[in-house]
Amino acid sequence: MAFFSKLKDRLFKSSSKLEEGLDAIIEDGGAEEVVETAQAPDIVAEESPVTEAVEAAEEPPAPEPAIEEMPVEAEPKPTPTPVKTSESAPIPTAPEAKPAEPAPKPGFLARLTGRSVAPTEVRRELDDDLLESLEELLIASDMGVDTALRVTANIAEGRFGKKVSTREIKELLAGEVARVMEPVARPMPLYPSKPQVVLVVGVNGSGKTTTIGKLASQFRGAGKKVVIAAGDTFRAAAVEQLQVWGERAGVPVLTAPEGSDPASLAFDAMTRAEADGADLLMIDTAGRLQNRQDLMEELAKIVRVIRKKDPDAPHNTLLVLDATTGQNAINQVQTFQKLADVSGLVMTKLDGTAKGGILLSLADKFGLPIHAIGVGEQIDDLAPFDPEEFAAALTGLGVS
Ligand SMILES: Nc1nc2c(ncn2[C@@H]2O[C@H](COP(=O)(O)OP(=O)(O)OP(=O)(O)O)[C@@H](O)[C@H]2O)c(=O)[nH]1
Repeated sequence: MAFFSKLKDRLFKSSSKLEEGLDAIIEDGGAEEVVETAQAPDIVAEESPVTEAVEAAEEPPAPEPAIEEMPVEAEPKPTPTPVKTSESAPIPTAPEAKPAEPAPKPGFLARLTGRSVAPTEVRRELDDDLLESLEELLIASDMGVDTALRVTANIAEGRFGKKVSTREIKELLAGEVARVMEPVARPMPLYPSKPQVVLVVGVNGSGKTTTIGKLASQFRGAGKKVVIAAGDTFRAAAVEQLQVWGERAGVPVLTAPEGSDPASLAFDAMTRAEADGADLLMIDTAGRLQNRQDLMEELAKIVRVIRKKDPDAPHNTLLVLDATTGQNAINQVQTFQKLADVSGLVMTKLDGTAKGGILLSLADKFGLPIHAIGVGEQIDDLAPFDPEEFAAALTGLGVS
């Protein structure tokens, strides 16, 4: 199944509150009108002032010059279930053509008389009430107050008092979403350093282990020699889980006795990865709540020890965020950034939320690259982040 279909299927498995909300906003207070031919293209094509607002937002940190980028799956990957294999397809780098929105239903008169008359659609004046409802809807989708206000203001700019249809408001919103997300949609950079050390951090259950397995599989598929270090030395179950993922990905997993110092495992793993000529060393870490000071300090120690071996390491520090945690993700980024110099994000569980607005909030606030998104629990359920696909899926455009 092509990735866009998968994303829209899964992102909206729990039904899009945003899409439904947009429909309701226009229907509430709108009136059915005849669709003009060559109807209102100006409202979509018009240059939006959001560019300025977005450009004025915090610039994402410039990456070191990368020689390569994270591979996009080029060939089918081993998957735990045969069902998935038949479904998996190379991840498209560009969104596929989106199915056209169904034509508006015939109006009351046409239905009554059975005669074909001009198609109609519900349109509503873009006024203060509409904008207020839109703001509330965006905030409820976890977009955050500041981002919601800015996006709404940009949509209103130059259009106040004009009439808009549901489709137009969705297209305008999708345009704003894509514009905010465009600068952060960047694959994980690959560097010439051998081994390139990728430290993976995040709170408990955010999806670190699963993401490491998926990434290792993709990198291996792209011809990289990958080694994984099981840095969660506190839980035997965590090590076992990582070993299962290592087997699925066909990648060795280095472990240390339960209860041993994770910083020392990281150091040993670097020595071993170097000796083995590995391209990438991915270090899993124990899930830690950002309010547990001791665990957070331990993470800082892992980074210090890694740097003794290679002052440029870790070359990537990936913060794995669970998209279903909502606004708490903001707090997680702030805390992990202080301790571990986060270089990029992976957003997991986008298949399990109807509140994808948190990604906008994060992009707007931090400008950190989103390297990949998780849309399921299987090994091929990780994809590059595509802002236009995401915008279309979030707003319900092209979703039948
Ligand atoms: N639906 C869905 N589930 C996911 C995704 N990524 C991870 N999961 C699930 O989330 C749960 C936690 O994932 P883990 O990879 O164990 O998370 P972790 O961060 O390593 O957890 P700790 O070791 O407890 O810190 C597992 O049940 C995964 O299958 C995703 O993209 N979509």
